[in-house]
Amino acid sequence: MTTRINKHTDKIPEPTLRRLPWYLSNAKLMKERGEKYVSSTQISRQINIDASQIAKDLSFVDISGRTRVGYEIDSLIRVLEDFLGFTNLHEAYLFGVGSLGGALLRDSGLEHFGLKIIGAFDVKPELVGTTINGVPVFHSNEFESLMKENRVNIGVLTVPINIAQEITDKMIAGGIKAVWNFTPFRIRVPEYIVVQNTSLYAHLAVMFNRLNEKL
Ligand SMILES: NC(=O)c1ccc[n+]([C@@H]2O[C@H](COP(=O)([O-])OP(=O)(O)OC[C@H]3O[C@@H](n4cnc5c(N)ncnc54)[C@H](O)[C@@H]3O)[C@@H](O)[C@H]2O)c1
Repeated sequence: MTTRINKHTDKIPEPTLRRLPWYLSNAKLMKERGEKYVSSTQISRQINIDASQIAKDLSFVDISGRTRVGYEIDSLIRVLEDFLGFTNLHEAYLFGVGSLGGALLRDSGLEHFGLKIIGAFDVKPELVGTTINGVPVFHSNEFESLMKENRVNIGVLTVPINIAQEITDKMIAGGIKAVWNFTPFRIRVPEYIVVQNTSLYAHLAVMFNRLNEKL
């Protein structure tokens, strides 16, 4: 029996969106182990999320599951990658090539998840003109003219907190439509701009708290 699952791409909840990449990684792992099919119950065992939640999350993407057998792994991987936008590379510029910005430029994992940083900006003379992991570093002043040559939608913000807003405004004035903000500053942006705040330290705080509960 084939169960047709509907997709409601316009109202997908954020927690679901955050879980989908886990299902993708898990499906890839199962594929490497030689599996052809994977069920929500199997994924559930691996990543400790309720099977019914997984099935519900997967109902947002256009994939058919077969009763008892589950989802065909190759289709699941393809559909999830497509849905999450990991198959088309989104180009980005990065501002602030310090310890975090430099690490992001060196992280080849971002490209696997659909983000390609094509240029970085800093003000330090020792950085400007260099290339990190194939990404050229320009002076911040060159941003406007580079955007005219090669327009991108995404800006990665890894500058010191005291200039987070100033650089955000500069990015938006230049035509950036989405800011991946790593600074702890709550940047203010017009309504049509997408902002994603990301903090490694917030996750660390959760881990410490949970660890303390167990000790
Ligand atoms: N979200 C996280 O988990 C996380 C983790 C580490 C750091 N951070 C934040 O990321 C930011 C960077 O941290 P870091 O440790 O890499 O700092 P850093 O001082 O090593 O790097 C900042 C870089 O920004 C550059 N810069 C200064 N003015 C600039 C301008 N006008 N245009 C472009 N670049 C400019 C500096 O020259 C420097 O290279 C900080 O706001 C920090 O709080 C967040």
